[in-house]
Amino acid sequence: MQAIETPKSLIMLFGATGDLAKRKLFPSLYNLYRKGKLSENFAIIGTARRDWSHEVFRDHVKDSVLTARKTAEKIDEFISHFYYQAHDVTDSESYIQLKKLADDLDQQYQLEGNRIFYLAMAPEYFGTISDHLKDDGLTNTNGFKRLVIEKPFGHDLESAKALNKQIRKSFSESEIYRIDHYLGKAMVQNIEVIRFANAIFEPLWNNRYISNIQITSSEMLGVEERARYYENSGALRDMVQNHMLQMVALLAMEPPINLTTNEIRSEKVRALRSLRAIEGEDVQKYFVRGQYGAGNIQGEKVVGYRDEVNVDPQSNTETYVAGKLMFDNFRWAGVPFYIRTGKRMATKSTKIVVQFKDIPMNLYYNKDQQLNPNLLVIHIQPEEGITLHLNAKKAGQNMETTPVQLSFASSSMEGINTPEAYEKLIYDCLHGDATNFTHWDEVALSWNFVDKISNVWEEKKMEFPNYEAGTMGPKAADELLEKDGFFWWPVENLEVDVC
Ligand SMILES: NC(=O)C1=CN([C@@H]2O[C@H](COP(=O)(O)OP(=O)(O)OC[C@H]3O[C@@H](n4cnc5c(N)ncnc54)[C@H](OP(=O)(O)O)[C@@H]3O)[C@@H](O)[C@H]2O)C=CC1
Ligand SMILES: O=C1O[C@H](COP(=O)(O)O)[C@@H](O)[C@H](O)[C@H]1O
Repeated sequence: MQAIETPKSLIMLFGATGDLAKRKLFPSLYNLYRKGKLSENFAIIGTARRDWSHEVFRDHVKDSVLTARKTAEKIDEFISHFYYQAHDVTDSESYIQLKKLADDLDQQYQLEGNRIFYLAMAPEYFGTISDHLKDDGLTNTNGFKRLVIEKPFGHDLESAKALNKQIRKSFSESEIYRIDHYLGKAMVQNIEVIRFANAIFEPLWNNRYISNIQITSSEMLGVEERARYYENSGALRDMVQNHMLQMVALLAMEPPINLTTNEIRSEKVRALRSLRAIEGEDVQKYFVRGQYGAGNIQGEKVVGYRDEVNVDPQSNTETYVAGKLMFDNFRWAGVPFYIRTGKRMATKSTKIVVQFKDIPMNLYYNKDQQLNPNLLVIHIQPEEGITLHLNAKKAGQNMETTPVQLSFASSSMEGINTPEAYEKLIYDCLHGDATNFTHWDEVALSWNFVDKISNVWEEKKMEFPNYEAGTMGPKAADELLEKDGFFWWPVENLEVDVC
């Protein structure tokens, strides 16, 4: 199949000296360049307040790429496309200089006025930048204009609405690319394919055959240097409102009538609309929050959350959330979707476990030998693949059963690392494909769901810390499933073999 040519484009990166740009965006852009997935006609303007020259910026970009990959062919050619403009986003004057540089590069590289504005900055600036881009004429071009906006998109539904209203003054919904980097992960993108391209799964994908679905996204890292942001966010806003609910929506949605952006998004929206609201008294029944205390991570002692730099010693911020989600629709009535995510947990892992119902009567069942339920495990990270857990006959004369696993590890199969999520998302944006970005309706529905929980939590303080660093979270999260006769499938024991 012939590769589709990537359009010419100017990428204007706000927050170019920041952590996200250095760790993720420059290496991803370089990978696209190395693979020939960027047009030769591209230029990048980095902006931030510090007073750098083009050369200092280019060295910074080179350093970031070499940190990510050790060797980098054509790196000097790559960085020659980078330009820097010192710029305070709150200062109107500096947009005029930025426009001049953009117009010059447009001419020099024949970019046909195509512009991507990537806001890799603190969210309080998103609205101001968007206003200036229009008011100071940067969006006034003959080509396409696209706004890529990082998370968090608001702090709650009200602030998200206000932000959306503000950016919609300068960009239409189809020009806004709200990043959820989980949607760029290879195995998250694979959920739709696993479901809709396999005759063996879709007929079973409902409450007749599935008993529960579990999604775990555990991290070993603590809050690192992001306490100022995290103290006001917590795990519910940081992970559940976006990444976790996006995975839930992809698992729960109906098959779209085709694979266009609008159809996929509208099925996700329909799924989120049928998610049962958890509010008032129910929050305690359906949701568990936690905060890590001191503990051990891979043999190293780590401090508790309240002792981290820039964290309030009495902080009530949750670093862990587990929840039981129910869909009030025909397909999923009665099937719990359990989610859990947290920092300073025992392992770094994102996995989805689909547990199938036991068969009504099985010939091999006897008192001494309980069959394992069939599981479909989708390994999102660090390993990527799928495993189907089945029962088979043990070798020998007796009709004894043994669990067997059919595994597919995508990284070992393809023999290369799958592209970084940001690489895919930038590529999609260059091509005008917004499928793996979140539509405003999804954002609004997710905040609406999450706000009801945070409102209750904000009123009622918790006895924190309630889980030790290096564990899988508070005991109450296990009890959440035990009440329903289930347990969390241990993520460490569900590994897929990666060669
Ligand atoms: N880092 C990460 O892993 C992730 C980050 N994000 C999101 O990405 C965004 C950026 O995060 P991150 O890179 O970590 O943040 P950083 O604090 O590392 O970077 C912020 C950037 O903004 C610039 N800046 C700050 N104030 C101004 C100003 N008034 N005018 C112009 N530039 C300014 C800073 O440069 P200077 O000081 O030179 O002005 C710097 O380049 C945030 O929305 C965050 O939530 C999302 C997922 C992961
Ligand atoms: O968006 C975020 O995600 C990261 C986890 O991302 P992953 O790709 O490493 O799973 C999380 O650490 C961070 O707090 C959150 O803002």
